[in-house]
Amino acid sequence: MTTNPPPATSPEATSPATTSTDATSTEATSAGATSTDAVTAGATATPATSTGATTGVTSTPATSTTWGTLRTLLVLAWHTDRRAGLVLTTFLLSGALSHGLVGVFLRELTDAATAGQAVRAALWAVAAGASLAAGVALGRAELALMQDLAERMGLSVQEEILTLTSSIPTIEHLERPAYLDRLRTLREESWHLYFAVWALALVVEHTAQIAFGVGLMAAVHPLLLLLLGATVLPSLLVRGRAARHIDAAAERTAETTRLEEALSETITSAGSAKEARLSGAAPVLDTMAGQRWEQTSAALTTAGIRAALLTFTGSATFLAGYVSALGYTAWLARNSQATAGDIVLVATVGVQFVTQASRLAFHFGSVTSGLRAVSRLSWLRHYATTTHPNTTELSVSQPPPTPTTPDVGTARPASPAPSAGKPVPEPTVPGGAGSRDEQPLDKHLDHGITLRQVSFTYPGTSRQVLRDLDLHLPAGSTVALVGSHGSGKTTLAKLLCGLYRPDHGEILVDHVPVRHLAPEYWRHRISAVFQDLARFELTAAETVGVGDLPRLHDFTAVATALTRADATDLMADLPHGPATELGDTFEHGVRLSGGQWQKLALARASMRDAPLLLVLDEPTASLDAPAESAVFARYAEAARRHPGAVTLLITHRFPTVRMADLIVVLDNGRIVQQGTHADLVTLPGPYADLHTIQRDAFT
Ligand SMILES: Nc1ncnc2c1ncn2[C@@H]1O[C@H](COP(=O)(O)OP(=O)(O)OP(=O)(O)O)[C@@H](O)[C@H]1O
Repeated sequence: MTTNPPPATSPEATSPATTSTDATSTEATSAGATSTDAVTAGATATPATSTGATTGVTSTPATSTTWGTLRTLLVLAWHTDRRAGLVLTTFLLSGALSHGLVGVFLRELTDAATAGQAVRAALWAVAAGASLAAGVALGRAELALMQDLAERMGLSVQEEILTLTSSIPTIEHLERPAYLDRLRTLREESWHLYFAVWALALVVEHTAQIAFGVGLMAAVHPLLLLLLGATVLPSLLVRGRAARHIDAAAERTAETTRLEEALSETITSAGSAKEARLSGAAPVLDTMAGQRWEQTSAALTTAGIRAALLTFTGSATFLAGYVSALGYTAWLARNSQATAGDIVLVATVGVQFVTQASRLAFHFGSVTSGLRAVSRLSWLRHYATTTHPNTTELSVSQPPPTPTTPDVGTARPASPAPSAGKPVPEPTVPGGAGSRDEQPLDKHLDHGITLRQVSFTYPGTSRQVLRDLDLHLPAGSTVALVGSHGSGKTTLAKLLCGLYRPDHGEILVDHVPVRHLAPEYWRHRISAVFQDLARFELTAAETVGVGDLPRLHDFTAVATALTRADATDLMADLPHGPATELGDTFEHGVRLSGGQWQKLALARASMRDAPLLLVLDEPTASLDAPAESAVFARYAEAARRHPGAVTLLITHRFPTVRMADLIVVLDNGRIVQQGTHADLVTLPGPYADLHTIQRDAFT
């Protein structure tokens, strides 16, 4: 998803330059691996929080009235840069005055010239010229300042969108097309928000100018007002309607555009381009992308033509009024009821009317679009606030950790859950009392994790992926989830991590329902690596360190994590060791193989010293079976040494599975078997079948 601002071609279309925020935003708001890993690591909230705090923007409920939305827009602009905003207002007012006076000066000039007063005429000519030049110069300065402010406001809003999106505890919203479309539209519109504020000021300016012109016209003859004024309003309405056509088309085509971009990305990105080329699918995908583009383009063109026709009608109506007014003034002058200066005045003010009315209509449209964008932002604020269970009994009020904040303490839950038989272990989040080292006894499970009648259906789908699961994962155990592809293993792991909530049933950690735990609290007690793992393009040390943000730059902790994941040699072989920049984002970034990324992801999941839940979802698929077994054996051994946690393995390889204390077999979203390898392998059933198939395949 890209949100490049449009090119700056005219004052109306001017927009800021592309910034690097997009890359970060896209990473943190995508539903894929980055998001899953980043959410459990708490990494998504960090960049957003650290910058979001400087925007002065706070979460508020959705604003429903136009005035409320307008207020929100003005508050956003005010927070962008107050001083620059005031300077801009001054430029605007001075520019408006300069333009307004040109007509008056020209009338005086004409009348003085007609009366043979050369000196007076020269003075008025200088005044008119100076006024015109000042108006133009102020307009230019206004535009330059405007572009800068628009870019800064766009950045602030982009940051806020990132903050809000990453603050939502689950990831299901990232998989909802309707949400993605809204988000995409909002991100694109965010670059235009300051233009909406500017447009609002211009609406006021042009209205004042028109009112001033109306006064001047009325002084010549009141009928002129009828001829000109009566055409302004229809022209405005028609232009506003034209803008709405364009907006509605953009909204309607958001999904098609998203699909077209996804297809283009598949063809052009290095990862998927290999398969697309080799399979010969690239031309087909290209054609499909082209069809989507044509659909979008056709809808936008139709809307554009409608808008142009409406605009033409509006302009023609106004022009008819202008020509009639000019003709009438000439007739008045012939009958000595007006001067030659009056004709010049009506001609000048009339032309200004045309420009001002057309700009007024355009800017009116911009204001309307801006208000719609603010409504979307308010909706996102409201959505993020209401989706975030801040009122949960064990919520943690402190912000999530930041890389620059060292290990500063532990926050105490507000109150124990009623169902808790004992206080819940202390979360390790900065800002609270104590430190992780002061309260080591709080960092273990006594009972374990229990699922009671858990069922789950992905949002936007109708098929239950998990059904009525009853399961106990004992504290200190290593549990292997086994089952055919699509049986629900990863989904169960995601539910345990709190990335989704069950539709029915309950997940309890030492008797405390997970839904009673603040998302940050639970996430900080989990380490996880998923099969679609995140490739954080940072330095090698950082890509590991983000697994425990307070120790992001703690090289001893990173070295320990590398040892746990057997990745020390990998780090040592990199050209600049831990300081090696990874990935294509860097100019000289090192490209890693799939297996190397997996090892670093394993190390990242090993950063936290004593997680209550460690999820290893096929993170070693690139390794051969003995190597995978060796890795898992090390984690199983570590789990036995620290018996207060649950280690969950997901793998299809039986040499690994057999070493688990408990094996759970899933089939089509149900638990069909559970027990040890010794128990299950002798029983007729899917486990023994799978085991036999794999054993035969390797003998
Ligand atoms: N984000 C999603 N939205 C909708 N359906 C999904 C989503 N993710 C997975 N599913 C569906 O849920 C079912 C279970 O998927 P899951 O990834 O949990 O299976 P799995 O057992 O881990 O499979 P594998 O062994 O292939 O990794 C599948 O039918 C899949 O199509």
